[in-house]
Amino acid sequence: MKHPAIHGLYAITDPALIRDRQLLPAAEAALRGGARLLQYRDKTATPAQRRHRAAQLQALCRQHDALFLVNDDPALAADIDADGVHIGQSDGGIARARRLLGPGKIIGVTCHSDLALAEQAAAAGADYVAFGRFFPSRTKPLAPPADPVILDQARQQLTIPLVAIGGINSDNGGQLLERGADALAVIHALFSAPAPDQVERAAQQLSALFNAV
Ligand SMILES: Cc1ncc(COP(=O)(O)OP(=O)(O)O)c(N)n1
Ligand SMILES: Cc1nc(C(=O)O)sc1CCOP(=O)(O)O
Ligand SMILES: [Mg+2]
Repeated sequence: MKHPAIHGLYAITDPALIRDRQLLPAAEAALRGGARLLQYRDKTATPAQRRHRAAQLQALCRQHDALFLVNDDPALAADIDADGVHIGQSDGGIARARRLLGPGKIIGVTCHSDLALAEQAAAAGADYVAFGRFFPSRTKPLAPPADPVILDQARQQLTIPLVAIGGINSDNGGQLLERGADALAVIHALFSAPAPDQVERAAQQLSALFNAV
């Protein structure tokens, strides 16, 4: 079943680009600019800081009627009643995440450029699968590359939403939507902007891509 809300611009936070005090203003700017999903991705803060920030972001997303997901950490996602979690291939597995989160929550899974991984994830109960990286990424330059053709193949084999990630901006994202991506996950092209109004404008430009398909 395709989760109808997993669609549109998917903003992912990055502490290397957003200073602590800017996290909420930057996230709010992305949401005002049209982001429909927000992921808290932070591998450097302490557990207490991560819990505090994740709870603040969840509340913010509720105000904007957007979905909030936590990266890597289903226990934290469950603790703060997030809408879901995003896990990679080394983040503990779907069964554990589902046990921690319960049936109604969203579990997204990184599948790189591997259709078999995506089929397994869907069969194990993933709510979306993520493919990438499609373009050179400033945030994660060593992520394995993916050819956009994987989206055509996945669209034929899978019914759950497809998320595209990696080096996506308003110039190159449209081609991924034309190939069947449901959501575009973006870090640098959103949060490298130095001020909230510029983050908002970047989010508007990325969100506009969804009106053109
Ligand atoms: C939407 C989305 N897609 C892919 C990833 C990458 O997850 P993972 O492979 O676990 O890598 P890290 O983000 O943990 O470095 C993601 N976070 N979000
Ligand atoms: C976190 C992440 N995962 C990727 C993958 O391919 O699985 S690419 C990536 C970084 C995405 O950031 P940006 O929009 O700045 O390239
Ligand atoms: Mg991970």
